[in-house]
Amino acid sequence: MHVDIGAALGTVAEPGIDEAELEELDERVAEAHERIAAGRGDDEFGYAALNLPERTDADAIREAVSPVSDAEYVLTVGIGGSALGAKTITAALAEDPERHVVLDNVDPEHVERTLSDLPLSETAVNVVSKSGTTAETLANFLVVRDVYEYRDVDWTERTVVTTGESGPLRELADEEDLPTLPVPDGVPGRFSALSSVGLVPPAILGVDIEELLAGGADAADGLGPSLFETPAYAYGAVAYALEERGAAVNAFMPYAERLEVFAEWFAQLWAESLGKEGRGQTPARALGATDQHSQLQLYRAGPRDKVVTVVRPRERADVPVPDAGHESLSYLAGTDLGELLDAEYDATVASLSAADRPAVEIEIDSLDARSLGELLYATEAACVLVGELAGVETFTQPAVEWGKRAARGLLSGEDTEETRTVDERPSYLISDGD
Ligand SMILES: O=P(O)(O)OC[C@H]1O[C@H](O)[C@H](O)[C@@H](O)[C@@H]1O
Repeated sequence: MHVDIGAALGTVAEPGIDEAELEELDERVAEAHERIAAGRGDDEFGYAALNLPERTDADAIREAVSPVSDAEYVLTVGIGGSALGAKTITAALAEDPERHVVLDNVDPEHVERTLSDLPLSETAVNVVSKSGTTAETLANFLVVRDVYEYRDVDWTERTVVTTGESGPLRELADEEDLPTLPVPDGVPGRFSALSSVGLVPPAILGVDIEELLAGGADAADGLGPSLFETPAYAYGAVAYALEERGAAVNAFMPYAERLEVFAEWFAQLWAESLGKEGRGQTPARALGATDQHSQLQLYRAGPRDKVVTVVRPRERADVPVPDAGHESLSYLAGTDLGELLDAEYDATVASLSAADRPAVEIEIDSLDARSLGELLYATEAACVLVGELAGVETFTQPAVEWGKRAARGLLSGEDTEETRTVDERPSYLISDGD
């Protein structure tokens, strides 16, 4: 992986940074790296995630999915960190990503439509919840089971569960003697893509999960005490320094359709890990070149509160643009779509830079399992570094849990601090008279 921070340096106006600042920051990076290494050494909560490439047992995953390895579709029932890692990997690497269907939301119309389109007898069900208590996941799982039963298809033969050692999902799995995989100890959901939490659908859909883990291991081996030698830390340190200087938004913009979902995964990682104590960068999801024609105006000329992260593979497929013999299209003659996309990418970085707006470039060699494993791991390491530098608790998400408790309390009719707050929430309703 390669990180080019040139377009974030030397920008005159805020939130730009300069090299001298980075030199100073490098000492703090060295200290943070020591803390991260110690946390990894002791398998401490959260830091343990950075040991997954060597800890994850790919054989155990392959064995657990063997009864459903010929499934045409995989239906993942999970939400947040229990869905986004797998979705990111299959979107990027599965030959036919449409074969991975994700039920995370509980929008009834969406659930109904999704299930009515699926050939259930050819579908493996992958239920994932670290806590085993998430209402959306449990509700969707109960609906899925019911639909299988209604259509007279045995769901117990097609279901794999990944969950912790206790909780309602574990109980449901035990009752039916379903194959289960463990959630690794000490790993928050949003950091668990490179474990059974993220690897079951890719394994069923033919992705080389061993290579993904090898890519993660490459990035782990590359972590060192200086940001000038560690791309993951260079990214984290620059993102942190820019946030300090007012970049409250991180617009994450891959130039590859297959990485569009990666931006969703990044959004959870960055928001839940770093959005604390009045700090954090709001992740904005964008896709190059599509969003050049929709959001770039704001990034270049709106408030000076952003850093744009662009990501691309160095190698792309070859799709030549045919020469139509038109004078006005001569600039396209002899090019191919990848060249055009790369030109768009370069133009975006240059355009931001020319307007003194910081951008950071991340490049991977090609969009294959090894590079994606490296990118996932390096982004996590960058996030952990930012958390260290900012002094926040990277691995918790108390604000999200408040909402989870409130929703559960509302459904059960309990009188709790959270449900009372919901009842007393401010309202100033304007209706159209009906
Ligand atoms: O895996 P689960 O326990 O079902 O949790 C799913 C998700 O729930 C919450 O929203 C947490 O904030 C997320 O970090 C987590 O990924």
